[in-house]
Amino acid sequence: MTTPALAYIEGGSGDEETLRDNLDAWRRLALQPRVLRDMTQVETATTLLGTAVGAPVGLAPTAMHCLVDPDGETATARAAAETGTLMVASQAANRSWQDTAAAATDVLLWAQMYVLRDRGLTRELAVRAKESGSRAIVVCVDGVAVPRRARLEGHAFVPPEGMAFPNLVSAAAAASANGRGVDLGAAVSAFDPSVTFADLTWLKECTGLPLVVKGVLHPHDAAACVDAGADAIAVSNHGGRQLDGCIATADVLGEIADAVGDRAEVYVDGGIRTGPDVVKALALGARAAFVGRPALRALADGSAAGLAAYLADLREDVRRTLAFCGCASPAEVRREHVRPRGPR
Ligand SMILES: Cc1cc2nc3c(=O)[nH]c(=O)nc-3n(C[C@H](O)[C@H](O)[C@H](O)COP(=O)(O)O)c2cc1C
Ligand SMILES: CCCCC(=O)C(=O)O
Repeated sequence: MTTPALAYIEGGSGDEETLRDNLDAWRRLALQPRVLRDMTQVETATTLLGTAVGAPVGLAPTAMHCLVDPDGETATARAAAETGTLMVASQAANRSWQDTAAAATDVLLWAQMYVLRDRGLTRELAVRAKESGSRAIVVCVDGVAVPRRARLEGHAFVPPEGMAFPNLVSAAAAASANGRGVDLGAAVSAFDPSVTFADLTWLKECTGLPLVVKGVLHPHDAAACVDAGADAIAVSNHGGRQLDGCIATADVLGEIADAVGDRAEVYVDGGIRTGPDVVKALALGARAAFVGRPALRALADGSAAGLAAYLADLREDVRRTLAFCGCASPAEVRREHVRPRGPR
């Protein structure tokens, strides 16, 4: 991997305060286990908007998997399918949603997209995602300005020449240019900063698929998204890559879960690294936690097999943590299992 590619993947925006705090915030929480509850059988499986998954852990959408593996998102999809993991495939992927879904049998796929200035193209892409087999649309709503990326000296990352972005162009453009030649800067400027809650209702109607809103950090916004038709809220600050200095996801997850109640599912990403992190997220009210950078590292190190091994290991860590906490399944995790860590 090139130095700029590594800086792009690992880095965050501004002073990387939020990037660091995402990790620290999970450390500021402590699990409080219950004992003597017969932990012979501990189940990690759950459902996410009705899709059965092997663990309450998913792959967050991340751009350009060809930066880390020549097969790109199709390698990711093979690892996800092998381990029963839900994969959220980015609009800025180098492989189309269709090719990603076709990479293995039983790929559990959700497509992540932005609302574009061109609503006709937005609708076309959402429909294409559905026809590719995506079981939900994940709309990312934290892309209304261009962040300054510290490790890239404030500049946007420039992808390698000829890199394909098939989910960012119309079917006609993709057919004529094989999806190549899309400038990432142009793609980002295609995201519509005028997007509001009413667009959620519209986007959901485009496909009828369940809608997940990703990038929510305030309980009132979460409630308004649900009022507008969202089926799930993904609490996320984009891995500290958008607004630097904003709140860590672990610090706001509980309030958002309380605001949403049982009207929608709640997920979280940002700094999730271990089984205990995942179980802390469940205790605060998330139905699942998603990982970004760790999955890219595993893919870079060992391709699909490396990613599958990483996901299997993380699931085992979740199982072990559930057992130690006295929970025989994710559904048994309660708010009482987590509390602020005491002073050091
Ligand atoms: C290299 C990279 C690319 C990303 N690309 C996207 C993207 O295309 N769409 C999106 O919604 N989020 C994107 N994200 C944000 C992730 O979905 C997720 O919010 C974040 O990575 C979670 O934090 P973590 O890396 O600490 O696990 C990206 C993150 C990284 C690290
Ligand atoms: C169209 C580029 C999206 C990539 C992204 O979301 C990120 O680098 O965080």
